[in-house]
Amino acid sequence: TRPTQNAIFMAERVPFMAGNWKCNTVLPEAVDLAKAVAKASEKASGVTVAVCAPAPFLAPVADALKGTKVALGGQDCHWEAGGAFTGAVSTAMLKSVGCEYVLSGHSERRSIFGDSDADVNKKTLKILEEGLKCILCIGELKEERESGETFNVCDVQLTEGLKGVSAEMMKNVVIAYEPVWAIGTGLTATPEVAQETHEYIRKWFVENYNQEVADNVIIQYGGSVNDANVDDLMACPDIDGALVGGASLKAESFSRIVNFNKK
Ligand SMILES: O=C(CO)COP(=O)(O)O
Repeated sequence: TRPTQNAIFMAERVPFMAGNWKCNTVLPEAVDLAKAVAKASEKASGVTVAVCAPAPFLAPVADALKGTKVALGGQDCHWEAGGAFTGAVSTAMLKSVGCEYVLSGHSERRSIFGDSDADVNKKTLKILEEGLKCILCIGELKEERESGETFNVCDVQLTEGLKGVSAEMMKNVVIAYEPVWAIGTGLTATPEVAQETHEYIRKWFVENYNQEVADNVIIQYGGSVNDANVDDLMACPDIDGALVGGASLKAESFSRIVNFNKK
């Protein structure tokens, strides 16, 4: 358990490991991977586990995860309830196949598919309105880090992404800090670098919400998390979990991540 400083609320943030499979796997691989993750999670205690599978495989993956402790997540959604939006996936669809979580604002959605902060905000609100939990992804580009803008970028993405999200609604929001320069590059932020931004984010919640929200919000780190670096990252006081891309596609690596060593 990871108690925080606040004696009144005695928040204990349960570590949260989520795999983001992105645009990978075909059906049999997805089902096999889900089963392997479920098996690996059986012995993991005090940790929440989820996998964000590709949309076409959510239903069969949900079947494979039935009765296990692994939750299901979608990778993206539309902000409209439904209708003539070819190719889009609604939050009602995600909920109906058993999703508990949905990612909003992943950097690949922002940079490749053009999701603006306003779009991310609409998706976040829709996810919460649907009764699902939102994993809001934020993080700076390499150039932004190099020019000292990391905190400013996080401030803008949090401010814009969470417009209209009340303190009460924050109970269903997870933040994933994913520095874009660390995603898929093998360049993990050092625990010190990641912790510094996580601490900034938690303070942002003290200032923009309140101490209780700040103490309770789960802040995941994402960007080249693997079996070799997870323990050191998780030893940081403000890192509450990981959003894992590449290493979540290998059952063995993700098992090790789910069963990280608590320092
Ligand atoms: O984008 C990520 C998770 O959402 C991180 O991806 P990698 O773990 O492959 O760097």
